[in-house]
Amino acid sequence: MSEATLQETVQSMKQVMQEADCLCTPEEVNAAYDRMAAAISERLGDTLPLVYCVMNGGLITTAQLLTRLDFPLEVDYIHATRYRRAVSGGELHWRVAPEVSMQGRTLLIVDDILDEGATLAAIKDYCVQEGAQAVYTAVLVDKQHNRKARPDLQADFVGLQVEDRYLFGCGMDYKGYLRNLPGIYAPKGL
Ligand SMILES: O=P(O)(O)OC[C@H]1O[C@H](OP(=O)(O)OP(=O)(O)O)[C@H](O)[C@@H]1O
Ligand SMILES: Nc1nc2[nH]cnc2c(=O)[nH]1
Repeated sequence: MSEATLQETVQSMKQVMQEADCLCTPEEVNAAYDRMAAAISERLGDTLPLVYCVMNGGLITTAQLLTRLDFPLEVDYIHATRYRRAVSGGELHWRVAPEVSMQGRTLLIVDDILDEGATLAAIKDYCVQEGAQAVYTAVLVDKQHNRKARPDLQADFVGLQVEDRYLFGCGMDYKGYLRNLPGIYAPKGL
């Protein structure tokens, strides 16, 4: 990337941040992590779960939850993407499939968002097929609309219900950037 393009990107991302609507403050998000971690601990505390972070978006939610869980567990990651830097989803593309054996294990799949749900559905199906004993899912955000790929598939642990806009922050990107922001935002007009 040339210096000029880099500076243009910095400026345009700063503008997106400035103009964005804040849908959930960092405090609201932290309270959601606390609630999710308490529910996960109660349900999975004695199961020695294998926690899968769905990269890249699941990185922050996974880390925030992990530091709130004080029971034995194992961590690994899956890298599957349907959006790549776009704002609408396509085919699921596996970049890194799981390596630790799932046979007979209780899994917790952690992602940032359940939007149309195709990503989580495909990952869950894969894990069941690979012999997992039980597959739980946790998402920070469940987006509210009626376009769910499988309306019956709901996440077991949900942090926040958020309106139907394109979101960024808390692991969710805007054109590859801004995943790092601690609140949840929607760009102006999207
Ligand atoms: O419910 P869905 O409509 O399937 O969308 C949810 C998925 O979309 C995002 O991933 P993305 O494919 O953008 O990759 P990323 O994790 O690298 O951002 C997000 O992290 C979820 O994994
Ligand atoms: N960044 C981001 N990624 C998504 N993947 C599915 N929905 C969304 C969304 O609203 N924002």
